[in-house]
Amino acid sequence: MAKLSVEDLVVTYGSVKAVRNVSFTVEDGEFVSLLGPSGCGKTTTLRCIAGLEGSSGGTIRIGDDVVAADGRDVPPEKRGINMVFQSYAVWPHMTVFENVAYGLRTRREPAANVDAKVREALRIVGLEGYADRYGTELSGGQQQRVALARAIVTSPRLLLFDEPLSNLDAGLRDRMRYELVELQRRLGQTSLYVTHDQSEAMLMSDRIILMKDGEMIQSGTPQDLYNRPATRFAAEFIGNANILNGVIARSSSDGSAFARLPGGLEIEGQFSWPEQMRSSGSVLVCIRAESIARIPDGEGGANCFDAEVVSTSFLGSVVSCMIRIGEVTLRAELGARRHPRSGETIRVRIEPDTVILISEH
Ligand SMILES: Nc1ncnc2c1ncn2[C@@H]1O[C@H](COP(=O)(O)OP(=O)(O)OP(=O)(O)O)[C@@H](O)[C@H]1O
Repeated sequence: MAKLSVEDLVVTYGSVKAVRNVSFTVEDGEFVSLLGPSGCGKTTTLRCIAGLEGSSGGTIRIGDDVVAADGRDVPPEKRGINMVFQSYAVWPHMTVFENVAYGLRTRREPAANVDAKVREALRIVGLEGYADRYGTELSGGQQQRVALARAIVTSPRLLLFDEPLSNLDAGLRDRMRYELVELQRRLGQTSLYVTHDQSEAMLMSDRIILMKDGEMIQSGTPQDLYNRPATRFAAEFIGNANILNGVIARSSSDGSAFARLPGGLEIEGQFSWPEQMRSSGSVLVCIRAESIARIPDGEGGANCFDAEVVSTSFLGSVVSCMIRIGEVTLRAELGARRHPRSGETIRVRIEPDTVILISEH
């Protein structure tokens, strides 16, 4: 296993700058995701690390080895990495055993070693009884496990994943997320994972690197990105928040402030980044649907309001509602036990420390 470090990576295709000065590290044994919308440059970044794509600038190190810098590129097979793709790329004319053994055989490992390592890899991914099956005789989930076994059998220094679960149906994808992360933790395998699915990145990663238009927007733990989004884009992309334009009405030195929303409604929130603290001017107010709670009628305190229920959708554990507080309309997720009805007036509280204030320059 080894640490990955990417410094100032730049990739240009003609006049398109696909990756702009991206820098990050993945520590030994860490699971990091590159997250962002389609076209933000995450696959290009991953392919540069794999050596499948040339970079226009920057340095990539795996362990102590510089594998890309100043136009010098170590070929993919010499980087000590393996990659798992969205298409499973399992060879249909080979058995599961042969598929997994391939990388070891090209290294000319002794037959006894190959046998032991392949069987161990198949055991790890839960395919012990499948060694003699052909690729065509496997389900999508089983093929993806073969691809995983093939990737771990050679004990790479770094595993790269390019949207590996996208082709699986929703139920299996969900199960595989847990399996994959459990396997990664057990093996302590340094891993970089590309996805456009924020819930996948949240669930699996030690750290997330959020990208947009070829740039890194923010990086941190899933909790950091959820609780302390640095920009409107981060707040919208992670966790789907209500974002409103407001003006600072009052503030205090501890980072809390009252923002005035359209119609004059004042709401208390927190600047999550000290360098963004303002005592006046415009501000984005980020209110998560799940941080709006229904409280008994008449209850008072900070950020307690009467709200009109505009519409409701029953989602099982919660009811997704549109509510109106004065002139402000918000999406709220309320407990399903006391099912709110359209047209009803309810009392809600929005905890001040869950209201995130973001200043955009
Ligand atoms: N070979 C290429 N030639 C020209 N432009 C390219 C090439 N490969 C990628 N691009 C462009 O570079 C940008 C980044 O592409 P990339 O595939 O890295 O994005 P992505 O975030 O992985 O998107 P997706 O999730 O859709 O795969 C896009 O604007 C894309 O059109």
